[in-house]
Amino acid sequence: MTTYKETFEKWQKADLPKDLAAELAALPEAGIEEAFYQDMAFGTAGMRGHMGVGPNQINVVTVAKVTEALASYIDQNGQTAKERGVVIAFDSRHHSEEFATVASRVLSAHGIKVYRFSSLRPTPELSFGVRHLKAFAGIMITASHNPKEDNGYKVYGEDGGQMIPEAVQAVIDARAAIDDPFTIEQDRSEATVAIIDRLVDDPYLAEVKTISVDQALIQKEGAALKFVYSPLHGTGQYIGEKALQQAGFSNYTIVKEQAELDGDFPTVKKPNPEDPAALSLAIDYAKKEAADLVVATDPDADRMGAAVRLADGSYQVLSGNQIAALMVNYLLTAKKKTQTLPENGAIVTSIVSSRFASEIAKSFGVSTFDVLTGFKYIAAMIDRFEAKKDYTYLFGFEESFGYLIKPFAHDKDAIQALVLFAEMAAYYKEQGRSFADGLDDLYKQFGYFEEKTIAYEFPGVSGHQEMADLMAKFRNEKLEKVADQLVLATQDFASQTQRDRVGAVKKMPQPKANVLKYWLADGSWIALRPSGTEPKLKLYLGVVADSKEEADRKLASYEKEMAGKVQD
Ligand SMILES: O=P([O-])(O)O[C@H]1O[C@H](COP(=O)(O)O)[C@@H](O)[C@H](O)[C@H]1O
Ligand SMILES: [Mg+2]
Repeated sequence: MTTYKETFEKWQKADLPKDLAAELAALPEAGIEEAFYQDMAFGTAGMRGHMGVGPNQINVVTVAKVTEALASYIDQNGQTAKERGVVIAFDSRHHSEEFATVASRVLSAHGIKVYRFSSLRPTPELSFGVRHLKAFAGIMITASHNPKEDNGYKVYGEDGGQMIPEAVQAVIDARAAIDDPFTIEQDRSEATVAIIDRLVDDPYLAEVKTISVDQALIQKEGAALKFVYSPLHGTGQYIGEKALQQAGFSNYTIVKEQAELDGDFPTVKKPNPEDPAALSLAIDYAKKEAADLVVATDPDADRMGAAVRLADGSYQVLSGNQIAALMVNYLLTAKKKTQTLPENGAIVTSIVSSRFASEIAKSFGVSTFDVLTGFKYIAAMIDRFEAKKDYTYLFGFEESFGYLIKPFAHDKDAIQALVLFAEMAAYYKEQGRSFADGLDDLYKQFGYFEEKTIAYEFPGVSGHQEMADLMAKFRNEKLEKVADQLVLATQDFASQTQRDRVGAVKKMPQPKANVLKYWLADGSWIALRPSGTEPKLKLYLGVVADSKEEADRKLASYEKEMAGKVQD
């Protein structure tokens, strides 16, 4: 094993680009281990981390190295794979375009066909592009909604879904075999590179057009519905607006400041719909115009957040779980009405998402499949349905504001979500009601579902270990009770087992993952897992009760007890 000091010395001797060389020279002793102890790991959504010098940060060297590994994986798959090629897109972050260029040049040096956009595009469009062009793989340069210091590299397989761990392993193995990352050949002439732009924009937008369920409704209400859209300085800026226009919406305002493409994300702390503050500026706009709705897409436009106007003129920020539940209800109601609801319909969600949408789906005779965190697992399930023809995919979502309505993209798609959600607003408006009323109906029918995710930060090399220790502590402790509720079952996804109170053990279908989930006697659940995109431990709580007050009370008491255990 090479030590981090040896790796550091190699980088010192290498002929680095000026900015990286300067950064290396200025690196404080304390930062060396963190930046040099490993090659960046692949997590929930590809490789993601701080931009900076060293193999454990993202820079032109690490991008060249991982692309060289991807190229040799493609080489191994033969000439057809090389001809089918790779689609590359990038977002508005600092260095994103530069990293995309490095990736293009490395692939081109291998004689691999490359399809590139000349400017930024959303992640779901890249996913669609891979499928549409029948490419062999895809690369999206983005760190999604992470802080501005970060960037990342999402890798896609030929189905347009992010590569699942088994496929990624081949790339990681190839990367480990690269001795010298500094002399990787790059074809500066980009001989195999073609610019795609409208070649993919047009068919993607044509597919997005099919998301609208009720054209007549949009024609009637589309002009009256007033809403505010923010692309949060990112890729939704162009395609998002096009999608809204072609769907028939005209009475919207774009948050001007946030339509400026800017990797500093100057108007927000984090460009993350999970943070209600990310919607603040858009809500200010909405208040001025008494708009019905606020929608925002994250910088790579795969997540969508929303806030809705209440009767008193204030705005309620919805959770990803609530948005998904409303969408499921809307889509399935429409299908039932038009008698197009298949008998084998299914929705797919993650093990840390609410049961709210599943309960709604169940009332329509639609099944729910639960997969691990990571939209790639939802994409893999879609492929499974298509191969086995046993279920018809109707919807997929994650609590973290990701939804996929139609699988022409195989990743969460905030552009699709934008169009559908605006239509849903028109639907409520036509009835003289609001989203809040709609949610209330569903709560009355299915129970008051409430969820909360708390993320604890554990930065650096030691943070990694601390999270591992905490997970081990929970595994040893074997929780019997949380507040006043018995733990009826404990699921440990690392050993793929579910254990009940009397010790009976059941095997679980999901692949191995470092996640613990507890099911309480009242139907509530609690899950714990280290994030795979940021150095954080996530605690998820999901409760269900007969009233909002009861749900609030439960959530608060479980949170208090679990937070105490995490922090003590
Ligand atoms: O960041 P995005 O929008 O690409 O989203 C990525 O990260 C989310 C959070 O993952 P984690 O809890 O491991 O941080 C996942 O739910 C999602 O599937 C993945 O694509
Ligand atoms: Mg994103």
